[in-house]
Parts: sequence; structure tokens; C-alpha cells
Amino acid sequence: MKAAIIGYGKMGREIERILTERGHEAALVIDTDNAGELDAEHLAGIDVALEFTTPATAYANIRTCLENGTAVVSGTTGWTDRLAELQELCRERGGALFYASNYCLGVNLMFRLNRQLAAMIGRVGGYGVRIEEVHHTQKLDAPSGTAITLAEGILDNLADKQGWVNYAPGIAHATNRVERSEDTPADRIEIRSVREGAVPGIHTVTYESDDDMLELKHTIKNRRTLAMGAVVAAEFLCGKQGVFGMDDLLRN
Ligand SMILES: NC(=O)C1=CN([C@@H]2O[C@H](COP(=O)(O)OP(=O)(O)OC[C@H]3O[C@@H](n4cnc5c(N)ncnc54)[C@H](OP(=O)(O)O)[C@@H]3O)[C@@H](O)[C@H]2O)C=CC1
Ligand SMILES: O=C(O)C1=N[C@H](C(=O)O)C[C@H](O)C1
Repeated sequence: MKAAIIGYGKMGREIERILTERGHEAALVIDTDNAGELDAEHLAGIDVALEFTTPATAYANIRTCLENGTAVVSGTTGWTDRLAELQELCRERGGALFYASNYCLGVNLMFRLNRQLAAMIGRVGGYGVRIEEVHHTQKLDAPSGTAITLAEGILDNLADKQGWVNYAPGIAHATNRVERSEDTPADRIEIRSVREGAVPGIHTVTYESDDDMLELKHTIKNRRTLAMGAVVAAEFLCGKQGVFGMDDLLRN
């Protein structure tokens, strides 16, 4: 596989290592200093681009790939209110787009357990629910894409919650924020964001009743698991047309 890496940061570098280990070629590397090279000329002959950049740049990068007929795997978070637009463009152009808020296998198992647990809690009743995500201090978005996916899984399965808010003390760029945890409306799921050191990613869903507490928790130990998932997704995407996510990959 001849791959392009778009975003040569923490994930881009890890992806390069995994591509090499698995016998692929990182034929094009795009970062801020050569972002202008993401064009038809440089994308010619590329089988798939792996895009891990920033909330401000992901949309344009993916669009450029799709407009040039290049398959894209993206994991950039903090911009996905516009993902449906690109999925539509991909279908119109007969292209290939794979997106996941988290490429770690264990997190995707957690996504499934999370949906099942929310449905069970809905039947039993009597529990409040909240989500906490902890990440490194360089992270540009809050809440994490993974926490939003967890919240969406709960909202689809628990009738008394209508949306989520983000309690993110000390994080300026948080979306849907409440200033104090006490301001979280009863019909919203509170996602608490914490930024600490170099933490790769911890997500916890907590259900609490008057009598007990039940937690679903996942801790990423290193970025290798994330990069491996993205490269496996790229292998899966090669030669396909359409819009895909981790459920499609895990079914195969
Ligand atoms: N879905 C998943 O499984 C995962 C998703 N992520 C997400 O992926 C994204 C990247 O994460 P991470 O690698 O840790 O972040 P980093 O900040 O380490 O890397 C991002 C890189 O993208 C570069 N960049 C910025 N603008 C452009 C552009 N227009 N074209 C090309 N490159 C550009 C940055 O350069 P510069 O530093 O000069 O700005 C930087 O080198 C984040 O949104 C993160 O949340 C991360 C891990 C897993
Ligand atoms: O920025 C990160 O590092 C990560 N971002 C993703 C997210 O926002 O969920 C995935 C993972 O948690 C690491």
C-alpha cells in the first residue's frame, strides 16, 4: 500500500512506524510546513491518506483528498459537525472515507458495552450517568471525540437524557460548556474533561444510584494501539468505495 500521512505529529509519526512494520510505504508526508503540497500532483499514485491533524484543518484536508479521488482514513476530532457533508461528497464522487473517533480496539469494545449498559440501566432506572475523559495537555479539543461517541451511545439507549454538556474547568476551547458541574441540566449527560501531563486517553462512564456506583472504564496505555487501528482501517479501505467506520471493520 502506498500511503500519505497528513499530519506528522504524535499520531502521524506512530502511523509511519506501523506502516513500515506492515510492509507499506509512507510515500507522502504532509505537515504544516508543506501543507500546500496536498494537491493532485502529490496525491497521484497514493492508495490511501491517513489524516490526523487539527479540528481547524481536517475538513479541508479530507475534502482535497476526496476531490482528487484519494481514499481517506481520518481520526481527527473536534470538527465532526461537518463530517456528514464529506460523507455525502464521498458518496457523490464514488470515493472512499473511513472515520472513527477512536481506532483502539478496546475502546470500540467499550462503545458496544456502553450501548448495552445504557439500555439495561434504562430498564432498571434509578441511576444518574456521567462521563469523564482525561487527556494530555496538548489536546486542542474538548470534550474528546471518544467521549462524544460514548454520550451518543447512551442518548440512543436512555430515554431520559436529551443531550450532553461539557464541564471543562480551565479548558478555554470547550464546546457546549457549563461553568459549574451544578449547572448541568437533569436531562443532559455531563462530560467532564480533564487535561493532565502526557495521558494518552482515559474514558470512564459512571452510573450512580443512592446505593451504588457502576463504572465502565478504558485506559489507553500507548498510541501504538490507535495507530495500528488506523493502519488496519487503511488496509480495509483500499480498493473500496463508500463511507465506513469501525463497525464495518469489526464485522469483517
Ligand atoms: N481517532 C483516534 O483514534 C485518534 C484521534 N486523534 C486525534 O487526531 C488529531 C491529531 O492528534 P495528534 O497526532 O496527537 O496531534 P499533534 O498535534 O501531535 O499532530 C497534529 C499534526 O498536524 C499538523 N498539522 C496542522 N495543520 C496541518 C495541515 N493543514 N496539514 C497537515 N498537517 C497539519 C500539526 O503541525 P503543527 O504542530 O505545526 O501545527 C501536527 O504536526 C487530534 O484531533 C486528536 O484528537 C488522536 C489520537 C487517536
Ligand atoms: O487527542 C488525543 O490524543 C486523542 N483523541 C481522540 C479523542 O478525542 O477521542 C482519541 C484518543 O482518546 C486520543
